[in-house]
Amino acid sequence: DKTLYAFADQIPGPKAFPIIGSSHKILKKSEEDRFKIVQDMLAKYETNEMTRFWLGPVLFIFINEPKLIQQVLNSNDCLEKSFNYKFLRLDKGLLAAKRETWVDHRKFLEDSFRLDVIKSFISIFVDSSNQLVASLSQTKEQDETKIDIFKLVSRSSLTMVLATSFGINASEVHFDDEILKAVEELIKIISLRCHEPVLYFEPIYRMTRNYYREKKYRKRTTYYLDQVLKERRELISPNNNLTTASSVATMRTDITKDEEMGITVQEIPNISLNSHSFIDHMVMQSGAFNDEEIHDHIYTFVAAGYETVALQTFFTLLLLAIHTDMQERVHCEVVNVGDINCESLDKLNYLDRVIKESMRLLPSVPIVGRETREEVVIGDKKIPKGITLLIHLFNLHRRKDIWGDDAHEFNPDRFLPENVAQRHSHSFLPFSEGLRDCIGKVYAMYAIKTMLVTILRKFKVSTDLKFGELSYKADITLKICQNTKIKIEKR
Ligand code: HEM
Repeated sequence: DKTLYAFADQIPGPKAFPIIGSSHKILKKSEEDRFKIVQDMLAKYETNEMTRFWLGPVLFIFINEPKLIQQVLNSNDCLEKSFNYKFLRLDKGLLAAKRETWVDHRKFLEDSFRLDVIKSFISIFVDSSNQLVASLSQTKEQDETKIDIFKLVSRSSLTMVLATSFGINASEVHFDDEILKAVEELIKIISLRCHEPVLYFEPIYRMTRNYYREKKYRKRTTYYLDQVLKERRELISPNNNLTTASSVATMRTDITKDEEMGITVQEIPNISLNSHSFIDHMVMQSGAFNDEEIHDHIYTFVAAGYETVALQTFFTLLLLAIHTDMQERVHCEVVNVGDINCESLDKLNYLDRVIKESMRLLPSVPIVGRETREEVVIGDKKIPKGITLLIHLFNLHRRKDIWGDDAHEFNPDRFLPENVAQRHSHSFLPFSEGLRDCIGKVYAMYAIKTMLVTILRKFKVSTDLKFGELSYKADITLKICQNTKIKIEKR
């Protein structure tokens, strides 16, 4: 990284727009080191509006300044996703879709995330969180220090996304740990590809071992979803003359355990035709989506929704395990919440601030990428067509000039309304912003709150880890490098 900085300092040109080069050396570094190099580099130029960064032969421009980020996220010419979203192989899904497809589909899919729809999901969130607490309760005393709470939270959040996608109850979703592992591995492989410019070229990538591993893990994850999707599609197809829930009930289909795929799906349960599930919404919009599009959208919801929610819930628990005084304050608030529903969750103001502060310091999506469709003017700079623009949320959320000298400390009161009013609206962007922001943001907040309330009412969490000692790497999502098993005690 010395080479990197020396190079950066020698480049002539306006100071507001430095060029940073990355040599082959940086690509050889560990993922943790690479993330730190980029983070330090951006922090060094944090008062610069933009930073150009070469990764191998590819030029990226980091947009650092909130007012310029706002311009990018609101520009019609920056609605296209950057080239690396293609690596997800979900081209028709909302996250990666080309602008032309995206415009209509986003309009249709907004309906699936309306507040009344999400309200109907809360019972699924509660059931799934209760399952999680039941697993925690079974933990034996001697295991107390060894809880991999992330794994349990991941199971719960995957259950939520699957149940709400397919219109089934949380208790009817069954999957093996193999599925979680497969998704985790897939994310690692795709992230690794993003960091290795030579692998941007598909023919070269196909010669690598990771390509075959990717295929294997993809097959594993799609097997389960494909089965359920096919059955559901047939069941609620407009050509299928089903009109009542009872006639649907006669069409239950059983899928038995498949050892090889590591999946246990006991059955595909009933649905009613006015179910709010994502798949029902799409199939019922007669003609709006073809099979491939439905497939990619559902997979995208699972991919975009499950790990982000799990990570953010886990990060919040970890921060509360480190800051036990704040955990007590959360406990006092949640212990009397009564039945969990949107109204009772909306009253948890302190928990809301704690989650937002966790999203600031540890945003589960650390970097957002866009591509310019035409030449655009951002600030006073012309940016040509076809350039990848990056917004480094992790860094934006820790800028001292925005968040103060204590930017690296956990302080939920930054999100008191009077403090929020002091900052630029685009200083805090865990769900991105503008037309192409996260469609699942309301869903995510209720899912996270439900899990946290259910856990923290019954358990106390603690750890010996110190916040300042944590180091990070950016897969597509943010990861902590340390072993983060935390201690959990019944209250
Ligand atoms: C804490 C949880 C979550 C976080 C932090 C998060 C964050 C984000 C961010 C930053 C984006 C913009 C990505 C970009 O522009 O590259 C995004 C997009 C998206 N998210 Fe989320 N997300 C979360 C949960 C969810 C959930 C639960 C779902 C669905 C069930 C979801 C579905 C999507 C979809 C479909 C998009 C693409 C939207 C579009 O391009 O129109 N997300 N999310």
